[in-house]
Amino acid sequence: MWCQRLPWLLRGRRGSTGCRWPWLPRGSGPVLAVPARCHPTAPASPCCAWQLHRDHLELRYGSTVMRLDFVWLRDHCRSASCYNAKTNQRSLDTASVDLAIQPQAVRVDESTLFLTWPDGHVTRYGLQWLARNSYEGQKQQVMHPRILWNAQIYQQAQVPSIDCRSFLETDEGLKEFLQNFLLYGIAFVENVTPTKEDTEILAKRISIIRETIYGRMWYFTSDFSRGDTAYTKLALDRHTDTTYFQEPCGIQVFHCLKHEGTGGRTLLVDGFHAAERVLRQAPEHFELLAKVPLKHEYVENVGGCHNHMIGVGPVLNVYPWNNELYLIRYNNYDRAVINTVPHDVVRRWYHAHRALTAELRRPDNELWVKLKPGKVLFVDNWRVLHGREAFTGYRQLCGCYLTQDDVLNTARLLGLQA
Ligand SMILES: C[N+](C)(C)CCCC[C@H](N)C(=O)O
Ligand SMILES: O=C(O)CCC(=O)C(=O)O
Ligand SMILES: [Fe+2]
Repeated sequence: MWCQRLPWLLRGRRGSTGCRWPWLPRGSGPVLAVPARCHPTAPASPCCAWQLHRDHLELRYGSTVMRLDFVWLRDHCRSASCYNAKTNQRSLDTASVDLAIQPQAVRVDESTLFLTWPDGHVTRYGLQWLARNSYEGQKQQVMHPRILWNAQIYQQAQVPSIDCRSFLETDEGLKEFLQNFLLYGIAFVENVTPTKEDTEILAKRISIIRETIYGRMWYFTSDFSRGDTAYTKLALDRHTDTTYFQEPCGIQVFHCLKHEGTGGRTLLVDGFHAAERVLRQAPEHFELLAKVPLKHEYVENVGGCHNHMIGVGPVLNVYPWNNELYLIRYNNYDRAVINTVPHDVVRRWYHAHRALTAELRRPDNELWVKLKPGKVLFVDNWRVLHGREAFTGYRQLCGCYLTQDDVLNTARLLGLQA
């Protein structure tokens, strides 16, 4: 029955606390304080204590109480025979671990947990490693530190554009650019030669270019050479691109090479800021937008271009363990027929979509910029919506899409949390 298989769709009452996951046992409640018969470690580390349960070890370290499953503890063993420290890959065959395994002996000193398994194998874990890597530790952290913004917050932060040479030639310039990009979801490079070739060199500095049906590096103007409103002079309301891909493009690069005419300003809106406000005001709306799967579609039959793309996913995508947003898919032009949920859910979804749209359209959330030759804009297409004002005259933009994985890879290699 519908309501039993999808309990989350029925729990959208006001006052509910946002997304909870149906497979977690109900009333699992807060973790109890470690009882008196626990094993305190040496007096040197009064902040650590542990207790064995039937299938897991409960370990208190500082203020974190971790519940570590025995199979998990065996599986993550970092000994030389279980884990290759050169390749950072597991060598242990997880399928060979007895799912009923229990340690034969457990010992904890001030920095390390020691487990001896029935076959005599010894596993050691640094307590700090466990505190960082356990579920309880992860739940307290965000994956991606961000500053959510409206126009005023962004403008007051006075985030600088990075000079092209510093971006291309120094790690500091690149790192500063990426830090801004990670925090705000947009970043600018200035003093770029206004050509497609120079724009491509910038893109390649941070990522692999994602080739799509629009090509690798694209040029576009209002010539309707492709069957999409982007290729006209019309205004485009805020949206994210390529919602009709199973994995929407991660980053969009825009460089305006020429504009002789009026209008054509670019609109930028922080989608996560808007979604966060919906979560605070009406968590049931947020939950629906995060759970109802939708299709987006691109059907093109213009000139020699024939394409039919379909992407499926909810408007809001969150990490299930901490409810943190990582992707918004919002494009009212490209949204396909809704046929993935029954009528009563459709009605509630339209209410939720309206609430999000109202936030996205608040004038104080709108950042308007005029793109000029020489100034390249990078937009996190998983977070920040873009749009444009109608324009007159000849206007030519070039740019490309990048993959999220590769940009984050570059950021991590520079020591940034991404
Ligand atoms: C950027 N470029 C002009 C190449 C493509 C535009 C794609 C437009 C499409 N409606 C979408 O939102 O995905
Ligand atoms: O013309 C513009 O400024 C942007 C058009 C657009 O939304 C796009 O190319 O993705
Ligand atoms: Fe777009």
